[in-house]
Amino acid sequence: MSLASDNNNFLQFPSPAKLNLFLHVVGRRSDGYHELQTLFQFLDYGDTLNIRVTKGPDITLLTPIKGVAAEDNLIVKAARLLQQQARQQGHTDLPGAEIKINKILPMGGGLGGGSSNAATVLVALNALWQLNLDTEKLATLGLSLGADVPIFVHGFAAYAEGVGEELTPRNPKEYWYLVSKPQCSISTVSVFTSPDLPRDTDQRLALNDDIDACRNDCQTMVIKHYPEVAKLLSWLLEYAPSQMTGTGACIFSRFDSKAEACRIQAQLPDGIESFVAKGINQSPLLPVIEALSAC
Ligand SMILES: C[C@](O)(CO)[C@H](O)COP(=O)(O)OP(=O)(O)OC[C@H]1O[C@@H](n2ccc(N)nc2=O)[C@H](O)[C@@H]1O
Ligand SMILES: Nc1ncnc2c1ncn2[C@@H]1O[C@H](COP(=O)(O)OP(=O)(O)OP(=O)(O)O)[C@@H](O)[C@H]1O
Repeated sequence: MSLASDNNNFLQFPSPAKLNLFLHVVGRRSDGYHELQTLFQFLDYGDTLNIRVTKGPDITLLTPIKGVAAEDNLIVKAARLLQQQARQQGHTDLPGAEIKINKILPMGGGLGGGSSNAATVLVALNALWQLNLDTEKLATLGLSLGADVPIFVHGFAAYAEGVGEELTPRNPKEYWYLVSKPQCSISTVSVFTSPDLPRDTDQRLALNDDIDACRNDCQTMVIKHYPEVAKLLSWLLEYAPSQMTGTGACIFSRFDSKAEACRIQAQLPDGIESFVAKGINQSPLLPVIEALSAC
């Protein structure tokens, strides 16, 4: 595969979405974080980051994201964290980076957009700055930015335990999905702090081979508090198996063909944001990094 670049020496890196094909909450740690069992798969749909290495050490995000201050942006935080790590390892005269993002993933949708952006920055700058940190180290760094970062760093579909960082590769079937966003945004913290969230799912449930017997433990509680999610989910269930991803609000509906997914998309109620994408077991970021390393 060849590397895509524009005329100004920015290289292009994909930052895909993830789905939680199931999500079980099996416990709560003393620090408040929840122990999960989840099956992650990527989508062939996501944001694109354009990155150019600069001589000085500054990290500049040239395309701010509305509502997110630069210092809070996971893109900038990931780049600075990597610089800090490199300095600790004795690298001096570190270069910097200019970064542009083409953001198409809805924020706060359960698709892991911010975590994916952070992972793409860690993996891409590790290669561009020739730091040679291994994947495990990048995933550990990423975990301090968000529980979903490690899966994007590793780049393979996986069954996850812990807070989502203990990964075992899996190959779930690569269906087509219609992903629809109810007209509301749900904060991950509000779901995980809700007294209504079940936190004691039997750990054995995730270990059988029947994905369809699994579920999203956040869904019942979200439906109760967000009528927009309840309404859209019941509409979608008339057409296809459908479930929430992450802590919502997005719902994914499963189809055997792109044509069928597009046919239902065309009938969605007015005002519902949506896209059709294929579930994929390898992140599109991996071949780009391989091509870069081969240069
Ligand atoms: C729901 C999932 O998307 C499933 O993949 C993730 O667990 C959430 O991952 P994330 O968005 O990267 O979440 P983080 O930014 O790490 O955490 C946001 C907040 O969610 C809560 N949180 C998150 C993950 C987890 N296993 N238990 C939690 O209780 C914590 O209150 C935390 O402060
Ligand atoms: N680069 C970024 N892209 C998106 N959100 C970001 C970014 N940097 C910081 N954020 C913050 O993170 C919040 C969550 O964004 P994100 O799109 O990752 O949510 P999500 O899809 O629900 O994630 P998850 O499934 O991991 O819970 C946003 O509301 C925003 O305030």
